[in-house]
Amino acid sequence: MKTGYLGPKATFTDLAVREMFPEYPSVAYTTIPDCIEAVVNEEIDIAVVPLENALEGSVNITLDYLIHEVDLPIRGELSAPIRQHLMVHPDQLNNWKELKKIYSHTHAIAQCHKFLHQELNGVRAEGFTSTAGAAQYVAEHPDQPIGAIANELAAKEYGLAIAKYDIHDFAYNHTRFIFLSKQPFNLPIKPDYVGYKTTLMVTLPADHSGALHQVLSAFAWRKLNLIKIESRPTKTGLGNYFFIVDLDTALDDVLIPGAIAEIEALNCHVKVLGSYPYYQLKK
Ligand SMILES: O=C(O)C(=O)Cc1ccccc1
Repeated sequence: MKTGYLGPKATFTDLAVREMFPEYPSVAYTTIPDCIEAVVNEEIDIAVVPLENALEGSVNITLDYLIHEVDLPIRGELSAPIRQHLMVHPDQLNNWKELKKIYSHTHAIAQCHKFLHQELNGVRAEGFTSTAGAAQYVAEHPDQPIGAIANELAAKEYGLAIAKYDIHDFAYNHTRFIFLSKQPFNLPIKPDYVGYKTTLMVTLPADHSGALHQVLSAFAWRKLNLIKIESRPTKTGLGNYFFIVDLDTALDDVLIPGAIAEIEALNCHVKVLGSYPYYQLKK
């Protein structure tokens, strides 16, 4: 088995891979779509990609790719704590309050807005392919007054000095990473295992009043617990949406199929994006 992740080495996604699949070789990709396509093309068996951050919300590129571009089930999920640190080349360490530009993944920048505004006078922040990619770039430009937001492993990997630890704006900062593959595979037995989730994509008929209410009722009277609902544009016109629904239970033979049949009878379309075990790292 081979895994793929958003690289380079020492991204948060790499940390998730190391946590879940320490025994498999892994391949770094520059973008999330590249990583997902690598499963489709069978370069790798499992793609590990970020899906949602507690502070910044969904990683839309992942969600949209799953909805529009590929037909790969979600096989598992890891929710992991995220600590963002400001790091610089060691030559710039005395100068970190005067940095001119900060690089990182856009999600990481968004998690640290308050810090950048208050402590670095609203310094310019520029999106990079990943946090570790930004750290690598900063390491390669030692003479420039620039910094990166990334994790501790990235600082170590690329030889940067941490100027300020834990710069994310809210203490509870977790990200959900999902595992995508063509074939089912065994997930490790770990104390961080919490339970099963099922993720559905529901498409409503156009302009049908009360349709969403009726969809939600199909779950409610069966006591199927929704843990997330989110809309994403269908990209066919302003105002057209898919609803992505997470249930806190495994796909069974009765309740979820019953809810799906009821929803389809309302002229909605339902696709199961996955029914999968999830793991939660506390620290
Ligand atoms: O850029 C990374 O390190 C990633 O793995 C994506 C990401 C960015 C911010 C929080 C969690 C994951």
